[in-house]
Amino acid sequence: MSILVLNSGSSSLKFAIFPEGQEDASVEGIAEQLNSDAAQVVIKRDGKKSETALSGADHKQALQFILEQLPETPRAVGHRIVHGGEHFTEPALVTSKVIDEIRATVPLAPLHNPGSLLGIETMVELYPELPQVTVFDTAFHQTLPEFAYRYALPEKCYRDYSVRRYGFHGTSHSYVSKAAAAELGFDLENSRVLVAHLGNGASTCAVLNGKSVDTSMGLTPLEGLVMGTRSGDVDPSLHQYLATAAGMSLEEINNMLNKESGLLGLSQGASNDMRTLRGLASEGNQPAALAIEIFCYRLAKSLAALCVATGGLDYLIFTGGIGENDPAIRERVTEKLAFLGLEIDADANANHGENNHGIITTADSPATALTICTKEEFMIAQLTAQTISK
Ligand SMILES: Nc1ncnc2c1ncn2[C@@H]1O[C@H](COP(=O)(O)OP(=O)(O)O)[C@@H](O)[C@H]1O
Ligand SMILES: CC(=O)OP(=O)(O)O
Ligand SMILES: [Mg+2]
Repeated sequence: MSILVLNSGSSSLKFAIFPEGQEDASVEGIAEQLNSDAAQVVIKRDGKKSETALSGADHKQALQFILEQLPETPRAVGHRIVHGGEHFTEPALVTSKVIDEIRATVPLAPLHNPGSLLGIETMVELYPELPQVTVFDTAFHQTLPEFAYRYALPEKCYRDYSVRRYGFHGTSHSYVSKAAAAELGFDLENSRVLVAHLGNGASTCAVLNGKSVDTSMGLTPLEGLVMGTRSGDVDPSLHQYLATAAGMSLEEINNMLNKESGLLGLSQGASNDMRTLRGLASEGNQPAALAIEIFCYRLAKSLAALCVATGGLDYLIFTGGIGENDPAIRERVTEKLAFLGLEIDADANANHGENNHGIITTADSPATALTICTKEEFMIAQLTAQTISK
């Protein structure tokens, strides 16, 4: 029997089905541009892609369509939930109380959690008898010490409004640090590891002796690194300044920081995709080249800062679409961090390009950098199976 994993966004729904005990999905895909004329479902099965137009479809219609395509009704459903607040430190079996708790975190993650709630509620409505489990991006970071998770704000912000740093991509940071230890045979419980998860959203994490002790994202997934369309860190006075100088509303500024900034904004709207930017930069496009330079500089700065949390570096792991597939980004960042004892092996790095993984530093390098393919969906399937059998 299989496990269905859902990752619901506001207008998209990623899914993957994992047959029992298998690390690779047998069927996976995405329903995108939901609630618009362009809504469609793309399904990948046996390496073959098929696209079906579902004009005007909402989450419910998309889910119904997806479930009809599956070879069997799954044994359970695992939902990726981006924000679990302080309440969730581990996966939870879905109950009405759990749904209420997730609803309470919507103000903290207005871009992510409403879509997840919609996914859960739709599945509960369509398949009330199926056990469902929520797996939280924030859970792995609940081990951050207070001095790392508190902002320097008056106490009431934390006490009354839960304003603190939470951190995200925890399922990925946790998985790749364990996978690296298993692959290279080192003792995770006694190591200083940094992870750079570089996908559309991107974050770094300091994993000390197996536990997350600091991370670049904060109250929301906007803090930290330069991302595909997100700005990452900016001066907190920016809102006030732009409201006055440009007459922008809070909503407009928030939208700009989340959807029009990052690589997309810096490249003057050219692309949020590193592959496209690399192509443009190689043709001499200056904004694309600058976007890549700022991405790498800010990433290296974040990783160096996290060494304060770990007290030094044993292993640096690159993961996510960019981390796994872009040797040039890895090389630039690793070179900027040479003072931490990272000595890049240019050939090994180049050969660990497309969807491969392995060590990218020399045999003599005091610290080791490597790539590991993240398996967030598989982890969610595994955690779902464990939770329902408890
Ligand atoms: N071959 C590649 N070279 C450089 N960047 C890549 C490559 N393949 C994918 N990417 C980058 O990875 C990003 C998607 O990463 P992924 O981890 O799949 O995203 P998500 O956060 O949506 O799960 C793309 O936007 C693109 O920038
Ligand atoms: C938390 C987050 O940024 O998620 P994603 O990378 O899926 O956008
Ligand atoms: Mg991903």
